[in-house]
Amino acid sequence: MASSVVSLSLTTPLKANSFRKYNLTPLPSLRRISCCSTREISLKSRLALPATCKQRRSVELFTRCGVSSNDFPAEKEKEKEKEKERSFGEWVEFLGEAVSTAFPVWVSLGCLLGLVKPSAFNWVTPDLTIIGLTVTMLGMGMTLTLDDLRGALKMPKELFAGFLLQYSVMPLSAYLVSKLLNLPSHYAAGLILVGCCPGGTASNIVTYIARGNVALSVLMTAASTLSAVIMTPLLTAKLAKQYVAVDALGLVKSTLQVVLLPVLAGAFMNQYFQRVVKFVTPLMAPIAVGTVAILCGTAIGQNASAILASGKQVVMACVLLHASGFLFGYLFSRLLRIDVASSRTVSIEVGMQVKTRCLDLFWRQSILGIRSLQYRALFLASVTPSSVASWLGSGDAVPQNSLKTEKPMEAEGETQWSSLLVPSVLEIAKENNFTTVPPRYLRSEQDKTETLDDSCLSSKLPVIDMQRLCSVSAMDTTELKKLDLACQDWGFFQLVNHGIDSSFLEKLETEAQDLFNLPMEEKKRLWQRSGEFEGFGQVNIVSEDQKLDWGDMFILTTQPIPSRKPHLFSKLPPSFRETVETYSSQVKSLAKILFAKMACVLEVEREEMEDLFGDVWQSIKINYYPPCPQPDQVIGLTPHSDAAGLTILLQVNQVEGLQIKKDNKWVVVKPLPNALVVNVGEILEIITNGRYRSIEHRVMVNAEKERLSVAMFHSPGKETVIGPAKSLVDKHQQQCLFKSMSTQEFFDAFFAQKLNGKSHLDLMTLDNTSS
Ligand SMILES: O=C(O)CCC(=O)C(=O)O
Ligand SMILES: [Fe+2]
Repeated sequence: MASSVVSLSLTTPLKANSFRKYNLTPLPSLRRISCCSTREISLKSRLALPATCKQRRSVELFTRCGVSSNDFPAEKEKEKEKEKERSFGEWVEFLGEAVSTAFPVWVSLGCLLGLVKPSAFNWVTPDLTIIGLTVTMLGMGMTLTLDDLRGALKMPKELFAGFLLQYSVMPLSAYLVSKLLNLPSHYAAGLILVGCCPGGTASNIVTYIARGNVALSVLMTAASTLSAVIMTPLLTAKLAKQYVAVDALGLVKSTLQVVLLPVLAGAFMNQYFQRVVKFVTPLMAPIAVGTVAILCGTAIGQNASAILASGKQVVMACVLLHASGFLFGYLFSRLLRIDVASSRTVSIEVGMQVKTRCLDLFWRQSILGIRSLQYRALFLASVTPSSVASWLGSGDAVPQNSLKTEKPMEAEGETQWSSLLVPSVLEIAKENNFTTVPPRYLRSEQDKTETLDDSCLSSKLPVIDMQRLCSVSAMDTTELKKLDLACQDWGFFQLVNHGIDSSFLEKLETEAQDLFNLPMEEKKRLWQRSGEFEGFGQVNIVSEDQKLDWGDMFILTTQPIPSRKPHLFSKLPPSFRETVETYSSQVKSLAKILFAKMACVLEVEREEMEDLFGDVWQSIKINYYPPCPQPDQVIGLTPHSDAAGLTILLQVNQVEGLQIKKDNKWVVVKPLPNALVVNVGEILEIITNGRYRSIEHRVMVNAEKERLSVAMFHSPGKETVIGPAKSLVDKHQQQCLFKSMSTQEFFDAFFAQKLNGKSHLDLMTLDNTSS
């Protein structure tokens, strides 16, 4: 074929190698021409092409050597006919073109939606993400042949330039931007960390969409990712003075899984199964565009609050970093006399960092106790500019979150209940030679005062026998009265003979322990999502300066069943999930009996109590307090009172730690074998108009032994209005001490403040002097 200048009509991106292969010279600007150009292909030029090229999916070529279809009237007629009967396949192709041409629009919409309505992406599971990326990479592979990949391997100058620029332009840009903007050291460290990460899947997709050299991009990603094992720690240590370990095996595995294998499979299919390829190709570009837009939206959605909170400075830093990567990646490549398509590829590869990897590193940082919020903010912001600067698309953050098949009833309140991300105490405690506690966990003397352990009072904590309570007759109401007094005087009691099998409790204990001992990789799948409080994580951490508790927690909504988070439940170890199911229903029954008994002794109408707690909202919170070398310098759980109606707590391995405030002294709740600790929460205090008291309590930690507890909180449904029980106030002609509001409003107010003593309930108190 003559090496005449041709313009190319592509339905999927084409690479410089293809041109070489067919001895064609690409025009500088490889704009995709709409599929109607297929009709313009002159017979002459078609016939002039090698057979493989003609068969090659929809990569169609037409010459502009002074001959066009217009020069053949008969053909023109035929083309007109054809236009009338555009086949289904052509329509698909046409729509695919339209969708992918508007790529920047879709990505921007995805980002915007993620920012304003993060829940719109709740359905995006990690599995779906992997599928989306794999299909996309497979589609890209289908635009290549094995020869193309071989060809790209024969471009050492481009590959080497990509590698060099990747690890020079971005880290240096990050360093200079942080100096230019005078970023605080933690922001600067985060920015440099982002700058030292390798390119990733997203850069391949964007190269594909931006009509760069996909084969080169894939090989560059592979090269930079594999070398990240050395380069990322080296550069971060040099520039940020912080050494960041890199999971070498994980990097190799994910590069193979999501990049190399699908691309090789696609190229293989293109070489040997052209019919199939031809059939599916028109769908691949829109799938790629959709995947990128959805992943951008998801990444931004998961972290919308952090992005909004992270401030202009961080966003500006990231915009500058990426812009510099794209610009200098392109300029230096051109200076090295690399062709336009390959320079564009290098620019994309350099400017786009792999967000999954940044996230991984970020996790590691947070585990090591480095101020993690800033990394998070930086990670997030690093996604933003690349998507908002639309022509290039965005990062490939694999979301930690996933499927939510039912509308969560807590959708509105959750954002306010969410917490800043903090390190896992267990991971800190696991570190070798761990002897001193990070400063953020050290409490002031004031925090630790009144530590009087009054063992005399401790032994007086009421013990209620459930069997006796249930068998009260009109004649013998001793246990009922004991319950009433316990709730009034102590707000706490131990419950024995509750009917839950001791061997089942042992199973729960072991499995709860196993849950916390899962490898970090597994635990990450169960971590809190931004804007939510369920999963591993913390609640009520509202500032970076706030002191932290020496404990980890895992929270799940267990009842009503439709409000469970399927993405968390489905990922629980199966046996533990079953145990939680059983325990949840057993404890729910106990709670309902206790509510009924309380109604009876309080003379609250049974129906009123039923209305309040009939559709009980139950959640499980597993607390894990690792041993601490300085136990008297830390607090396992800050003094607080529970917001719920009733808490039923299992002190797992009989290790002491729970203390309650009685007469201004901290009293230890000594674990009794097979007993459950029950305490009145603030909602019950409100409902009983202050007769039952929600008592402040806290947890201290042990030097040698870890401690675990499983708390089950029981509250009315979120829409239920809570306030002093009408039948109670009417009967005793009492004044209402508390306002009425929905449970949702109550919790919103509760989480709006720090978990701090009882100050919250004061907000709910009515000022009766003025009424
Ligand atoms: O760990 C404990 O014993 C108490 C836990 C607790 O008070 C809570 O989770 O609210
Ligand atoms: Fe509590």
